[in-house]
Amino acid sequence: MYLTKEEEKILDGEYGEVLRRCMNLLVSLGDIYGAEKLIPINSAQISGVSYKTIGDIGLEFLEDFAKENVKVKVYSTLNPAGMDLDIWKELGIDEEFAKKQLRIIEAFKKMEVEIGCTCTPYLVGNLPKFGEHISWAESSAVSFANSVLGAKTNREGGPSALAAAIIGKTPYYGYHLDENRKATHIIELDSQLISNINDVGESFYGALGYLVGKIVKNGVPYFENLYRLNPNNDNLKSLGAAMAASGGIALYHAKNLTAECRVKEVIDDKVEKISIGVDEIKEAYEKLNTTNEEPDLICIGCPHCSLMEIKKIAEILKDKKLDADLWVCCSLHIKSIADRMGYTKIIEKAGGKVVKDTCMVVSPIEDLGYKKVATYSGKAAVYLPSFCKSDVIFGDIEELVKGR
Ligand SMILES: C[C@@](O)(CCOP(=O)(O)O)CC(=O)O
Ligand code: SF4
Repeated sequence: MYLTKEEEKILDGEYGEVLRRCMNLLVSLGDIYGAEKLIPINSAQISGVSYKTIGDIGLEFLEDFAKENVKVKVYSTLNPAGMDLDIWKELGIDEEFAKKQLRIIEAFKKMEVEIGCTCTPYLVGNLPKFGEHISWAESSAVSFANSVLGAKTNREGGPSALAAAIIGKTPYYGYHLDENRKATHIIELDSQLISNINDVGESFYGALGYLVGKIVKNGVPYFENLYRLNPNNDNLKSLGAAMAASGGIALYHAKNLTAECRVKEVIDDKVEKISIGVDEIKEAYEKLNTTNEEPDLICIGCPHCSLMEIKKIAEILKDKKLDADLWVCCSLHIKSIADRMGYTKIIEKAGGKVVKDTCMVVSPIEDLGYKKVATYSGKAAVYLPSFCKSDVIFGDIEELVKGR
């Protein structure tokens, strides 16, 4: 891989051990994937924040970095942590866990990473432009940035996104190159599905994403007629998240909806066409539901909720009392507006909580006694059984939030 004189110096350790390690990681990745050089990035989104997922090894690694006074070079935001950083006690989080989680956050803060802790940074300030090179790790945010926004990122891991943030560069391979951004499969929803437009709720996009991720795996799907269902940005984030969870999809195109296919050809000839109908979707619901029992926790916000999603939940819950606990997960930024709009109060009156900085997957809900979790997120439905050892009830919000 070609390196500039300055990059060589960093790799030789002339600017210290932390920068050397970061450069070494980026160069190793570049060598593995055949990158010709490093390219500058405009932002980073760093995963591996929850103490539940990174443990003591991750904590020590981050503190080692932070104590060398190294700062990130580009605007960098953080993925959710293992708890709400303010109301963790109220959620029942163990003191020991909380202490270590707060040390992780402190280490990132010292490196000047924004400690907003959300998987939807694009809703709250980290909004890449079309064509911009970035280095993002959270798979649902990678999908949204690549697809809906037309930015360019590979699906990074926590360490490689942090290394890129510190160096301000990433190896030039994969989805940074236009030739790798063409569709590999065409997805067509059959006429019966399209005509059911009035029955399509939030969970439909999770189920569809789950299905397409299973079929397309690491490819790039092109949705031929999804636009006819008129999905909004929340639906697209849900779709992308589920495809990245059941498969490895980092980029999708959707006619009339996503950025790149509006301005250039994204389909080669001889691309395989897949038709999806009512039966396949029904089957996806069956697979994602692992129990017929009632939930002990309802969790909304995977990926983190937008204000409009919270508004809808508040409208449904007005003057109701919930039968199960409810977490509505979002960023600190969105929570502040939900508080001001009065949505948080309505949700709390019904017995729910608006929880920021974390989510049902990366917080230790299994230690809080929850065993059956209801969600309309296809991604959460895929991860809950493994990350949290919980059963899943998968459906639309109106069905999940029964209440009295
Ligand atoms: C499942 C996920 O959304 C959150 C957990 O990852 P982490 O703790 O941020 O590494 C990560 C991902 O999908 O990229
Ligand atoms: S809410 Fe979902 S997308 Fe966001 S961090 Fe948790 S698992 Fe990942």
